[in-house]
Amino acid sequence: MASTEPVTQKDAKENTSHEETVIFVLGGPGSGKGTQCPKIVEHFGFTHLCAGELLQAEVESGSENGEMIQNFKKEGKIVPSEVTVKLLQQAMQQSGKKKFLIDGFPRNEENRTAFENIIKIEPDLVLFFDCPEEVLTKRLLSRNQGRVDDNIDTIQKRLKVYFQSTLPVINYYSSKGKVQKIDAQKCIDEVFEDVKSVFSKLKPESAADSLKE
Ligand SMILES: Nc1ncnc2c1ncn2[C@@H]1O[C@H](COP(=O)(O)OP(=O)(O)OP(=O)(O)O)[C@@H](O)[C@H]1O
Ligand SMILES: Nc1ccn([C@@H]2O[C@H](COP(=O)(O)O)[C@@H](O)[C@H]2O)c(=O)n1
Ligand SMILES: [Mg+2]
Repeated sequence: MASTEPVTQKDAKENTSHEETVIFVLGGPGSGKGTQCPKIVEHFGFTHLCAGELLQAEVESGSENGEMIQNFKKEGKIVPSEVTVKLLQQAMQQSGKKKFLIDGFPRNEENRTAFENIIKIEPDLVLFFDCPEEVLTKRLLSRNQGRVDDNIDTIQKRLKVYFQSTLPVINYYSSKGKVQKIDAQKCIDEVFEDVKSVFSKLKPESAADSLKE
């Protein structure tokens, strides 16, 4: 179950002045962000933007940043924020939508401040999929989707980056009362039940508006 008091859209909006709704989805590599986000989209709307996938699309498009991004990914390192935030900004603008589920971002303090400074939107909520390291490693080693970073060396590097750089960002948002922690060790359907309970506590018209988008 979600472990902190629910943050409603209304509560969050009282601290923000923008009309967009942003939910950051964080958790260790393999915690199930990419598995749960499409389910959230199906049930509650929102436009799903995955930072890792936007970066991968940049590699595949043959962009001038492609080689650098691919090298960072192989090493499990975080790509410079100006690149990632620009991709997110473009995707948000091109979508024409207003409610976003941003998966795998912000991964470090630099990501967080770049988003705040460039996009100037505070997240309404941070969904945090919490899962032990051993479970993450096991899942990634059997993901079998041909990713260059699903090998034991890169997994260990990504876990180190997660503990050193991403957890502090989650703690920052936690101190602002924005984090909803989900036990991501449970099976996929049970995790989604807990996710649903978080989303069902959001202001009802927000969820309905998202589905209409
Ligand atoms: N609750 C779960 N129980 C068991 N396996 C799961 C669960 N959630 C996801 N998986 C599996 O674990 C693997 C990793 O899941 P997923 O790709 O959703 O993680 P992720 O958080 O997006 O990881 P990354 O940060 O590397 O993109 C996939 O093979 C997925 O099917
Ligand atoms: N904010 C981000 C997100 C991702 N990356 C890079 O992509 C890799 C894969 O990301 P997943 O979300 O799919 O795990 C990640 O290890 C980073 O190399 C990034 O730099 N910044
Ligand atoms: Mg993913």
